[in-house]
Amino acid sequence: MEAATAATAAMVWFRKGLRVHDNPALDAARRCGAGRLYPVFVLDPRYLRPDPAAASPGSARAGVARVRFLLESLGDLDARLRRLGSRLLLLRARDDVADAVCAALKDWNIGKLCFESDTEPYALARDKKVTDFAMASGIEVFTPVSHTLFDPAEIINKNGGRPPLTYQSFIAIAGEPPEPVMEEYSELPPVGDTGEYELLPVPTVEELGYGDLSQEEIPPFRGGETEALRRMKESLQDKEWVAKFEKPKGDPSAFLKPATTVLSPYLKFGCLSSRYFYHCIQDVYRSVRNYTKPPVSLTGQLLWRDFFYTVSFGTPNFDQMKGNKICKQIPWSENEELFVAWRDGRTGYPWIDAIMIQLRKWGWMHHLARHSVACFLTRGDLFIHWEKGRDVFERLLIDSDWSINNGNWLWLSCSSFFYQYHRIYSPITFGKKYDPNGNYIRHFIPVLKDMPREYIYEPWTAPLSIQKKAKCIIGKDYPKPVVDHKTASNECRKRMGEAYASSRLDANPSEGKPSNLSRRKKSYGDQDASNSSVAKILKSSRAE
Ligand SMILES: Cc1cc2nc3c(=O)[nH]c(=O)nc-3n(C[C@H](O)[C@H](O)[C@H](O)COP(=O)(O)OP(=O)(O)OC[C@H]3O[C@@H](n4cnc5c(N)ncnc54)[C@H](O)[C@@H]3O)c2cc1C
Repeated sequence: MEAATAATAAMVWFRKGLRVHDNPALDAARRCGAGRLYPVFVLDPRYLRPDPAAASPGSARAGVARVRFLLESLGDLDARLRRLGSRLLLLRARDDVADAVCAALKDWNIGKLCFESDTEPYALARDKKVTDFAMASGIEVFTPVSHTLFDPAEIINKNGGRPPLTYQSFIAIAGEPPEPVMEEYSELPPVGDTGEYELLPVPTVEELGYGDLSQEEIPPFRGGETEALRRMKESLQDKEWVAKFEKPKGDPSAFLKPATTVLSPYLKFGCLSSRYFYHCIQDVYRSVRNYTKPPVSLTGQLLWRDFFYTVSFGTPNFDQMKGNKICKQIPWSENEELFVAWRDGRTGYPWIDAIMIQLRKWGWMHHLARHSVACFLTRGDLFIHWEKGRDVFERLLIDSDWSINNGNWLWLSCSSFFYQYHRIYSPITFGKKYDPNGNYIRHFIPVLKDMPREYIYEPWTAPLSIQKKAKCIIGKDYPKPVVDHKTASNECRKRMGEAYASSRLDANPSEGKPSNLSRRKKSYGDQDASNSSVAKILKSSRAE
């Protein structure tokens, strides 16, 4: 192996941040004067090792749709690096990613290591191991914050050492995010000698050994920075749409042309920089007269993302009920049969089932669709622990994101942030308002495709003659409802009321008690339901 001196070799370690634009870690490695640059990604068995026992193809932690998206993103990153005279060095970790990185640092005699900082617990432990090794070996380490608009640690510091627990207090502290690093350049330092290392071509999902995938639908979202930038430009081209963007007003049943940007998978893997996205939206705002404002605007959505990153970073045990100071302690039920019916899209409520099937097939659903199924599983109908639903989302979403997913499950289950547990999405009337013909249901549940419009949301009410004509007998071809919504939702309200009454938890001592929050009609702190439009939606879709 060619001996590289410490001064001449740098490594940029990709994990998220799978992009070339606005990539401060790559930028620093490029500029540090090293004659050789090693751009590395390590395939992590924790996420990729096949699990034949899983409910659907993929690993225990990632469904096949997300794995495919990751591999496409790696292929695109490699292509973009090659255009700059470099390439992606793809390594496989036997077990521990940190060990693989440390070995490469040593074997390639790296003098400077650059990687984007990460705030998830798993990543923090992994990165500490690598950083400790690098420091002990005299390797300079640079870990810029570039996955989020702001530095969560800095916001927490500015807030006196605690994370701000309402959106309003968060944006009051946050200010304006830093500019993206968008300098154009035409080449990167060449890759150094990699010696005996086995460098992999980007594998396909089939090559990772997930079994027969011939029946799996390929989701309509292709991974990678190139697609991320194309998709962002396409979304922002319609300036009026951007200026009027008002979440949660969109149609959750729109699937051919979704009502929102579907940039979440690209932001999750860092194929798109949230700072670049934010600044491109600002450019649109500068070119129009009026535009919506946070929390409902498009920039408002990115701020929600940062809000959850900050709270999760500063809250011990954020991803569980036990030991989590901001989480209401609720005695959730255990019922594996009901849980599996929900997970597998077999609750007998077509609106709920179609969403769960979209999740399994596409790995993405509209925000209000996520609201519907999360509410149904927890405080709306089944009274099952939010952590069980969180696990299913965490595995199957392409945009699966530790901070955002846990934050939203805490929210939707009325365990934290939002406390109006009496407001329950109806699994019948909520979807019907947007899509009275049930086109969304017909697409994702083909067995219901010939059910007449008047029964599509409640097929169990169709006379047998109609069921026969539609070739769908309820209880045989499609399940009967697993619970009666009216009875179940009333029971849930009662149990939530009891749990709240017996809870001695003060969810947020510094910023007002939950009871005050629930009384407030309109507040930036209320992610969705405070907004007058969604308050109306929820009011009219309450269980009758
Ligand atoms: C139970 C539940 C679980 C969720 N889990 C995830 C998850 O694992 N990963 C994830 O990215 N989003 C999650 N969300 C938030 C939200 O539903 C998605 O970010 C959004 O639907 C993605 O679609 P989009 O890119 O078209 O969003 P847009 O409306 O176009 O918004 C642009 C970006 O803003 C961010 N954003 C939007 N809404 C939220 C929000 N409520 N909280 C935080 N950031 C937001 C996302 O990065 C999104 O891509 C969850 C929501 C619920 C109710």
